[in-house]
Amino acid sequence: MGNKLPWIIKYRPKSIEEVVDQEKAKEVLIPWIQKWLQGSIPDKKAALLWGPPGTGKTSLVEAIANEYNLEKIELNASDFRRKSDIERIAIVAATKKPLPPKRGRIVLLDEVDGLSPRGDEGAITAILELVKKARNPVIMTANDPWGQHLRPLRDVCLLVEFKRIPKTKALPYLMKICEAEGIFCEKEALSYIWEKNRGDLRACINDMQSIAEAFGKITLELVKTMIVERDRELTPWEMLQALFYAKYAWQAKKAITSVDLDYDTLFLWIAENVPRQYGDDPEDLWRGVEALSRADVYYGRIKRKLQWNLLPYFFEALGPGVALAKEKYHRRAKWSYPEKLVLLARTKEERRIREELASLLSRTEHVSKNYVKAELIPLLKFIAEKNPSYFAKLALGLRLTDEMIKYLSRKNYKLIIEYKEKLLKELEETTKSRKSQETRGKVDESESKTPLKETASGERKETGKESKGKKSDKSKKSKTGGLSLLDFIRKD
Ligand SMILES: Nc1ncnc2c1ncn2[C@@H]1O[C@H](COP(=O)(O)OP(=O)(O)OP(=O)(O)O)[C@@H](O)[C@H]1O
Repeated sequence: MGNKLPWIIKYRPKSIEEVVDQEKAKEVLIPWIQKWLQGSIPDKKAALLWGPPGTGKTSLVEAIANEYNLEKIELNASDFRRKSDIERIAIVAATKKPLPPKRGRIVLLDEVDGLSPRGDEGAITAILELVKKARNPVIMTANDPWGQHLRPLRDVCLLVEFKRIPKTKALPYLMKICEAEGIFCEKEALSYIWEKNRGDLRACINDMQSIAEAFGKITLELVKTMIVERDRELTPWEMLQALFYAKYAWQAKKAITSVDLDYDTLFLWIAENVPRQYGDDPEDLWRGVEALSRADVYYGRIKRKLQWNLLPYFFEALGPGVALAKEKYHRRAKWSYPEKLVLLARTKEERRIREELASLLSRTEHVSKNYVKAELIPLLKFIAEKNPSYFAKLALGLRLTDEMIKYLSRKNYKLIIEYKEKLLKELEETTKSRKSQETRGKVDESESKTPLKETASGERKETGKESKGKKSDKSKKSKTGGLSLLDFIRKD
């Protein structure tokens, strides 16, 4: 499953209609494009699509290019640093006609808000020049276009606002993806995903795919375990985006300090995705992993020796160290949840049962929980595998729940439950017959007080008598007849 296409690519809208919501944006942008296609040049030769991430800005441009059969020429934020690249695009935008069957061209400058107020003035001038010369529509995108340094760009652009995708529109769309993938999905789970991602469809789809790939289904319980609270500025996906595409150290540092993750989890997220992002270039990957290992060393020291004064070095290595490890532009990779978090969530239920088992047996056997985990649980597993009928007796005596039996027995589970049911029936019958004897006045009163103990262990009748003298101690012991579990097994 790991090599499958990211769903954000697989389900990228192919037509304008498939772009969910954003009706107002479409109403402004489409007539503007049509004007270009009819051969006239609109007053504003460029459009700036702005709004929150993952809401369809780039997707709409791609859908328009598809639908109107236009060649898309794209420049990413990381290319803006090179003025020569902008100039190269400018020439194409201004003059050349595309090869048939393409009808025309569209120039896309993605994420212009990645331009820095310090150092990228040259790039802004080059973009302005590009717009001036353009004979084709120029479209820019940005999350936040309101920086003072972007004012010259705003002035030459038609501003088109994109809004967060409302729940009513997002949920049916996300559900359709689950159906297409044949994944069981609870509606409340999607609702939770949407709320946590605040209407960012890219993040919603990424969350969905990661959970579906790890667990084969999307339930509210899983989603609550996997998606951390995100009260701060960035989701983990947004943090990865900001980190891997940071051009300056301050951007990288801002990315990792604006996400609501504890340091361990933050490290896991980045460590999981560095090989994915830089994997296509051994040198970038090597530098990225070097930075990670430095961060790990600092963090290890911080934790072991409480040297919190090393925290800035940890942040330096994990943020700028990782971000500036790249020397070339890398396309957005298929990022993923940290494997360790997936594993912990997958084994959460098992860990809970193991804990409950440890509490129960440590109480009844008067041993520590650690002893139960290290010695008794493996022993019980062994018995469950080798001697299911005997294990059924033990389970009954120890009052193990069915889920504990399942945890301990695995493939013999059904058989053991059958034995247990049979034993319980016998127990019931014995109790009944004893009661009827009692009413006939033939049974000793003291014997009738401990029916379960005698019958649970079946043939060991003397145990009832044995424990008669130590009543209070007896009540604390398990139903293995007042013996510890190990004694009981040894005796047998
Ligand atoms: N309105 C939408 N309709 C359908 N799919 C969407 C929409 N918005 C986002 N998506 C999904 O999220 C993915 C990313 O969307 P897109 O690149 O268009 O977002 P964006 O607004 O350009 O984000 P950014 O500002 O981060 O570049 C798409 O491939 C698509 O799967």
